[in-house]
Amino acid sequence: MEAVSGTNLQLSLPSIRSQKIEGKIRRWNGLLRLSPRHRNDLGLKVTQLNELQWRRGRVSVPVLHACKDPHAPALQSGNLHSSFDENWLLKNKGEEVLPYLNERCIFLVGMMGSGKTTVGEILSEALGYSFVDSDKYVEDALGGSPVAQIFKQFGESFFRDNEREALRKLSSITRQVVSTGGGAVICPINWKYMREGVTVYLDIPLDVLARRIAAEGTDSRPILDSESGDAYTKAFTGLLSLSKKRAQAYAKADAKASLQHIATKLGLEDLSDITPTDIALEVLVQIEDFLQCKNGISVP
Ligand SMILES: Nc1ncnc2c1ncn2[C@@H]1O[C@H](COP(=O)(O)OP(=O)(O)OP(=O)(O)O)[C@@H](O)[C@H]1O
Ligand SMILES: O=C(O)C1=C[C@@H](O)[C@@H](O)[C@H](O)C1
Repeated sequence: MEAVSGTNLQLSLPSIRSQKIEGKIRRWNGLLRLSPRHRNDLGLKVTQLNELQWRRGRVSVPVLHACKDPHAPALQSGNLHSSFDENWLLKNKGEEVLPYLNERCIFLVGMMGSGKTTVGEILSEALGYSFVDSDKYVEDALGGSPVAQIFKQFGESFFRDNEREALRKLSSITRQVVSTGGGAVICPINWKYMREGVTVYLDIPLDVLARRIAAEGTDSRPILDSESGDAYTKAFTGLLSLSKKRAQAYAKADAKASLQHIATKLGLEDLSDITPTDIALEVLVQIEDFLQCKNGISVP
């Protein structure tokens, strides 16, 4: 056997899935781990560090020392594309988290534009849960008028009353991912409802939010529509003032998925390279950590 030493050896796994070992690869906090038995299946004996780092369809193995079996797939330097795919990882993580959730709902909280709907839909699919957008639930309950129209016609407090009622009803249903309205966290009784499930805060930097909202326009977002300036300035100014008022409320969530933290984990400099699926995966990782800690199980 040939011994190989290095600090960041990269491993060619061109057909990892076809080798039917996929179910044995687990993802923990952004790292993929291969069980010792399946490391052997690949002919790789990593003796000191056994974590595969996952980054965008590439897998690298930081090792201090490894041995290569001459009959095994190539162990070589250089970036090689694996056939892992994000959706498979997500599904796998979902299956891992489901027993901890025990049918409880996930309530996504966060500022408007933080991706609660986009990420929530992906999460619900991975978990086999249904998906509900509480803004849409309120709109439907009030005959289909858009939120902006409800604000205009009846005022914010009327909307908040209906939002509260929506969350009360939704909290009695199991197996769903709920995307909550950005301001739902300010009403204390909503926390009582949302605590029936697991709450997760999507923590997205304000400039990213403002860019997303500016791209869509602020017309459908009555809370921001009173600001002046171009779409980005309106969005950023309004979000800054709201975030100061709401920071403590968002911090009450059981778990947090932070865009900045995901970027650090994945080694990405540009936050726009992070996909909604990456965020959904992080949500599942954070939920699992939270529920394991809550149940007194130490997280490896
Ligand atoms: N990770 C992402 N990367 C890029 N764009 C995203 C990402 N997540 C969401 N978006 C985009 O940002 C916009 C807002 O997303 P979304 O509607 O999911 O947010 P939300 O939190 O549900 O907003 P609101 O509370 O206002 O309903 C959409 O145009 C969506 O496509
Ligand atoms: O942040 C907010 O206060 C809001 C967010 C949206 O989801 C809607 O619930 C509504 O536009 C108010």
